[in-house]
Amino acid sequence: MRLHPPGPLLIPHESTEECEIGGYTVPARTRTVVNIYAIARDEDNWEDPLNFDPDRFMGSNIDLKGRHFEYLPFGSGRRICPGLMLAMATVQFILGSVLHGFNWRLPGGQTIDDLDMSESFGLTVPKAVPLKLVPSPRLEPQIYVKSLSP
Ligand code: HEM
Repeated sequence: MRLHPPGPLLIPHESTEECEIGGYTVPARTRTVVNIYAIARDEDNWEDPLNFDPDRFMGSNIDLKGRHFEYLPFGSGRRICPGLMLAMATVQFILGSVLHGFNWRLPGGQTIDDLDMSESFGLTVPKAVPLKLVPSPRLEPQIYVKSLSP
């Protein structure tokens, strides 16, 4: 959500009154587009910003609920994404399920250094090169059959 936010830009907003941001005067009724992708990769905000290191959040009070402006994958304020809780529950549930059910490896002897993490830009930022993985079951076979039967 920090390095690869699904939406790189927030929905355009309009300032209700004149204000100053980072030394710039923003007049009233100005359309603003917040580039959360750039903010989350700015080394003024993050140490070693391009390094994927989930541990950086351990012991930190930074969360994605719109209170910390260096990390806004769901926006902030009155127009913050109303699907935040559903989205996070769904992502964590799906990720937890596939990790619990399967071991995953890269095909053809690839290593993690061979992964191309570049993105194709647009309204959302999908991976430019689709991720290909080989799953293998890590649970007893009957567990998969049981969870599929009605
Ligand atoms: C990982 C998944 C999601 C991400 C990263 C995400 C991100 C965002 C962002 C960045 C905004 C714009 C906030 C702003 O401009 O300040 C937004 C708005 C919105 N999102 Fe999401 N969203 C996700 C999932 C969902 C889901 C699951 C729903 C509904 C079930 C949803 C419904 C909405 C709606 C209705 C708005 C417009 C809110 C408004 O303008 O008042 N989103 N979302």
